[in-house]
Amino acid sequence: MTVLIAFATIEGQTEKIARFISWVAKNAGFNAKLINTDEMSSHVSLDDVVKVVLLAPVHERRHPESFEAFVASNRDALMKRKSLVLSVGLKAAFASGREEARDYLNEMLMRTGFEPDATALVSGAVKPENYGYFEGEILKHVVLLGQKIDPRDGAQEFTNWDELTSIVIDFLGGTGRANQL
Ligand SMILES: Cc1cc2nc3c(=O)[nH]c(=O)nc-3n(C[C@H](O)[C@H](O)[C@H](O)COP(=O)(O)O)c2cc1C
Repeated sequence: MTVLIAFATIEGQTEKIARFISWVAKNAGFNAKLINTDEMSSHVSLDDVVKVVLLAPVHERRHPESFEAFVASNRDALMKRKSLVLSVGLKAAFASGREEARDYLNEMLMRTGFEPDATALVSGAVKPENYGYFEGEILKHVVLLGQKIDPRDGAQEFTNWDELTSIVIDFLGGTGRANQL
């Protein structure tokens, strides 16, 4: 049984999360097929795939174009499998930002027409070494507005690996805790 894990990433955190999910899936007895939507043609063979995990980061309120294009162009085949969509961002890391984080995810699902079986918000990371002046300002004054976190203080990871593990295990096992988070 194969799980497809399709991701996009800009600064690497979502790729790290995707690789972790692949490891969890393999430990749970699945084969894992990991693809980066930036590095593939639009159609992918899903012949041996029983479940799909789709994940992408939020940058300026949107998930990457390549990810949305992948989901939209493979929508019918993807929707024939059990699916989990994860949206990775920093608004998701704070109670005050989760409603907005949920909006990004819902808007992406509306644009792509994709209806997953489960969804979850996943906290991402601050990686100042990757930011130019513009990105640093957006992070500080928009994304992290109201939080006591300054990107100039260095890298910080907010991803909760234990919570992520239980979301993935529940999805692979079919108990569906993901939607409730
Ligand atoms: C320029 C920029 C804009 C961002 N915009 C948002 C945003 O609108 N909402 C949000 O929740 N997170 C935002 N983030 C945070 C990213 O989603 C977070 O850093 C995530 O871990 C990035 O994943 P990646 O490393 O896979 O690209 C932004 C980050 C940067 C650098």
